[in-house]
Amino acid sequence: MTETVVLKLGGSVITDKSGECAIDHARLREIAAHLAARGAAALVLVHGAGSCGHPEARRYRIGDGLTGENVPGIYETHAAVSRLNAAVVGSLRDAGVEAIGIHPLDLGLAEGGRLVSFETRHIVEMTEHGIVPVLHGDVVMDRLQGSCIVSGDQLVTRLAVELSSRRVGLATDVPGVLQNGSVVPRIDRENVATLDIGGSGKTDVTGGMRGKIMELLELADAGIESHIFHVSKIDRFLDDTGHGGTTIGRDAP
Ligand SMILES: Nc1ncnc2c1ncn2[C@@H]1O[C@H](COP(=O)(O)OP(=O)(O)OP(=O)(O)O)[C@@H](O)[C@H]1O
Ligand SMILES: C=C(C)CCOP(=O)(O)O
Repeated sequence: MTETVVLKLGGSVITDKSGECAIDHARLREIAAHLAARGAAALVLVHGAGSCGHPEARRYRIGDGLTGENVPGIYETHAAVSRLNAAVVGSLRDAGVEAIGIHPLDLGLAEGGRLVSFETRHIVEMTEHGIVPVLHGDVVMDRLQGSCIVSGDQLVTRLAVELSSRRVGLATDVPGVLQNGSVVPRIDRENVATLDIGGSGKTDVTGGMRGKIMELLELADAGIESHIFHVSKIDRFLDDTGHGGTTIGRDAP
């Protein structure tokens, strides 16, 4: 199996998170042009929902489980984030990237908000044929609570483990995890409690930056480092030339 890069495009960078499904098409074209120019390396993309999914998930209280009344929220939330997925895939394809959208609602099953099954063998096949699968945070059926929201961050950790990826990056709207205005270069289980890491500041049902770090620390426990950096540093992350952001890893030896 070739080494696969797992890259998440944060919802905060591809949508205006204060709007209602306000897709930033210019930003998408810019990112797509960068990825197209790089060619070859096996790449799996994941994107967050931003303002296409978080408002619906909150409105229908999808995270609290299904009550009977909120069942239409499954469709509404999935439709919103699928719209964004189509825009991401469309920009990539326009730029010449062989991208295909993949919806976690179709292939994942959760229990208590955590994925318990998630097919990835076809994703491996795709990357081996030069296809870039594009997944996204989604509503997923849940055997304990009816449905739940699986964040793009949870998908990143799942994919990185299943695909044995050693390059895992999350592009966001901040230069990294900040403490008193400066980027924290490295986070591990040892120093995380000393940091002030908050939610998103915008509509977000998956815990914002704090939720992200909790997911990525689990990935670090599995021996896989990950990186959070500003979207303008995607090339530097891919080239491994210093993204200036935060690396989440195991405790320093
Ligand atoms: N200590 C911190 N350092 C940096 N950002 C922080 C911190 N605490 C909270 N944040 C907030 O976290 C936000 C990034 O998290 P958010 O979940 O919105 O990103 P995203 O992954 O791009 O979005 P999505 O979940 O929609 O994909 C930042 O815009 C910032 O407002
Ligand atoms: C709200 C939905 C549908 C997915 C959330 O994924 P995230 O934006 O990566 O947290």
